[in-house]
Formats: sequence, structure tokens, C-alpha cells
Amino acid sequence: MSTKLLNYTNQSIKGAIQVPGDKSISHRAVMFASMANGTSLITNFLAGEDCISTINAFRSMGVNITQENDNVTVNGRSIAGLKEPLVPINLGNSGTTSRLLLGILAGLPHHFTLFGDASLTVRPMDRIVVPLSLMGAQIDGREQGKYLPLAVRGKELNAITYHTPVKSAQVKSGVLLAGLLANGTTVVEEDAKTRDHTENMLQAFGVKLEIDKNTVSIEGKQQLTACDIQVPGDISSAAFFLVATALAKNSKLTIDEVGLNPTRTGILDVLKMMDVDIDVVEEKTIGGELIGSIKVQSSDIKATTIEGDIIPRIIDEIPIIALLATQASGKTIIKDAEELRFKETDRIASVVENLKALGANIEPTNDGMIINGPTKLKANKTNSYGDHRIGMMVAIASLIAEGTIELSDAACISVSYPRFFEDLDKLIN
Ligand SMILES: O=C(O)C1=C[C@@H](OP(=O)(O)O)[C@@H](O)[C@H](O)C1
Ligand SMILES: C=C(OP(=O)(O)O)C(=O)O
Repeated sequence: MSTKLLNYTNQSIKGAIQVPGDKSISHRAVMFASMANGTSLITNFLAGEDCISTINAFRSMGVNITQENDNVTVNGRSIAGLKEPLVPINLGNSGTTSRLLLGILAGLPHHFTLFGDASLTVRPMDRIVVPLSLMGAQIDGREQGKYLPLAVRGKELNAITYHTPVKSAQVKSGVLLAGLLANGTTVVEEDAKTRDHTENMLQAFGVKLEIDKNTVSIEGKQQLTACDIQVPGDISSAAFFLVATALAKNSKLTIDEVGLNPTRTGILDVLKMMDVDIDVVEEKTIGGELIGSIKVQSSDIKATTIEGDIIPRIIDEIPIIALLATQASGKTIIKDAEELRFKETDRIASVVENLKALGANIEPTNDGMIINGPTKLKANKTNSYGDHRIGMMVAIASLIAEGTIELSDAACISVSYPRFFEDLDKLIN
């Protein structure tokens, strides 16, 4: 296991940066291009481990995909042309690959076996297996298909109307993709709007959808037509440097070409609520995705309460928001975020354990955490437990913690941000 020593104490962040491509959009680009007729070019693809798992899954179904750094060319085979893989599909660490792919495989006339790493194997799959079974899917695994490994025997599927009990873009997307292969019109309703990259990109590939507030309808048996995709920078990766700059002394940073899809920009709302000095410029829309730049500088931070419908819009940013809250004046309360318990780690437990080890005043609750600040942080032993976002949060904590932090399992950061430390080192002076 890789241990990294982190000593960035009192460094400033300065300059301009473009973060790597968006993870959610990169996954979908490979999936939809593989299912399309024709050749699609994906630029600024995130070559992180999770998205490579998606590429490998479609290669095993006979799709010719060439990847050179962040350029990916996909020779789509059409949905009907996807072949039965001869080997089990390894989903690695990727929840997104698992839930979306299950939606596609459930309706193909083949047999599939799927497995993942130790973390993915204990993440819930019943949230997608249950609605797919209602559509006629045959999926089996431990505890009625609650967990990987799973066996899928593809079937003719029928449309459903499904109200998602969890606020999850992965569930919404998996059901919509099954709906694309099914007979009839599938409708997915959600209580709060989750990220809508599936809806945006399916339309770019020529699929017709109806969207009415938090309800999406898709008619089955539509074909996808190849489409070039330019992936915007990942705001979830940018979030680490936004918070780093707000926390570090004499710091000023511009992040260019970053995705500003409103279903993803909850972090910008939270930064404003906490008095962080940021300025956002919206520049263009490509493939239904808004792109622009964000400027941020060192700030005096104020505590806040974060709850309700904003949670799905910041779900992956909560670990780094928790670090910011340790330096805010007052009590920050994060609630309605029980979904954090089902990520690469139980992120309520792993955030609290690591920030406590660094001296923060933070307590877990059932559905979030309470943080009292500001507290001076001090180096200690920390552990990502294989969770990329926990690893990056600890690395950013090192800018304000006194001494050298020891981070166990730092290598997992390459799941979503392989060049994270190179970028951090470039910005420090
Ligand atoms: O659809 C997606 O690309 C994602 C949805 C979210 O998961 P949930 O749908 O489980 O909330 C998010 O945490 C994950 O990083 C990516
Ligand atoms: C939760 C995440 O990803 P996934 O669910 O795809 O593993 C994440 O990237 O923080």
C-alpha cells in the first residue's frame, strides 16, 4: 500500500489551471459512443482508473476503442451489435460504471458476469437491480442481487414508471438506459434533481427524451448516432483547488474550461454561503453542458448549514467542504447526506476519522456531520481507505496543518485525478 508524506504547510496557491475531464461525462461518452452507429471522437477524456474500467467493459463486448491520453476514438457497434463477452467484466472501483452498465446489459440478448474491487463489492446494487427486475431483467447475486459479483441474463424488457427512492443519478441513468432498450415508454421521477449528463448526452447522440422538472421519459428502441464529445473539466476535481485556495494564505487561482452544469454547481453555492471570494464566468454550452471559468482567492470563512435539495448537487464535494468548515468561524451542520455512507468508503465515517486525527472539532451524525471551527490542524497519520476523494481532502489539509501528514493509500487518487499531485505542485509557491 502506497504511503505518501505530505508537507505543504503554509504554502500559497497561485496561477491558472485546467482540471482533467469530467468523470461522469467521460463514462457516458464511452458508453453512448459504443452503442451508437458510427465513429465518435472524445476529447479531454478523463483517463482515470474508473473511466478505463468503462472502456474495458465495452472492449470486452467487441467495441474497437483507441485511447491516446485524453483522446479516445470509439467505433460504435450499435446496441444490437454489442457482443457477449467471453470473460467476466471487471468494474474496478467504479459505482457509475456498475449502475449504468447494468441498465444496458439487462436488455441485451447475452449473458454477463460482473465483479469489482473490495470497495465496490460492498456497495449496494439493489438500488438498480430492483427497478431493472420490475422491467423483466434477470440479475442474480448474493442477497438477491444486492451486491457484486452479479450474473446478468439479458431479457426483453418492458417500460416502467419508476419513482426513485434514493436521490441518485446512477439509478436514474441505469433505468433510462434500460428504458432505451425496452418496449414502451419508461418514466423516471425523482424527488430532487440529480446530475443530468445522461439526458444531455443521449440527446446529443440523437435520442428523443421528454424532460419535465424532475421527471424524464424515454421511448424504447431508439438508435444512437455517433457524436463527437468534448468533455469539460470536472468541477468535482476543481473543488479541491477551490477550497485549497480559499484556505491558503495570499492565494489566487483561476480554473478554466470547467463544467458548470447547474446540477453540479452546488459547491459554488456553498462557497458563497461560506463567504469565499469567488467569481464565475459562464462562457459556452457544448453538447448541452455549460462551460466557463472560476476565480477564487484566500478568504475569511463563515460556517453554514447545508441540507435538502442541494445535497445531490454537492454529493462528491462534501469531504472537501468538511475540511473548509474546520476553518470557518462557527458551527457548520451538514444533514440529509446519508448517501455518503454508500460511496467508496462510508464518507461520514472516513471524513470524521481523518479530520479528527488532524485535530478538527467534528462529530458524525446519522445523515451528515457537525463541525465547529476554526481549529488549528496538526499533522498525524491518516488513511484514505482506498477512497480517492478522502485522499485528496487530506492532501489539501496539509496546506494548513502544521507538520508532515502521513497518508496511507494515496495511490487511489488516480481513480479520478491521476495528475493531482503534479497539478498541486505546479500551483504552489
Ligand atoms: O451519475 C454519476 O456519474 C455519478 C453520480 C453520483 O452517484 P449516485 O448516483 O450514487 O449519487 C456521484 O456520487 C458519482 O460520483 C457519479
Ligand atoms: C462516488 C464516486 O464515484 P462512483 O460512485 O462512480 O464510484 C465519486 O467519484 O466520488
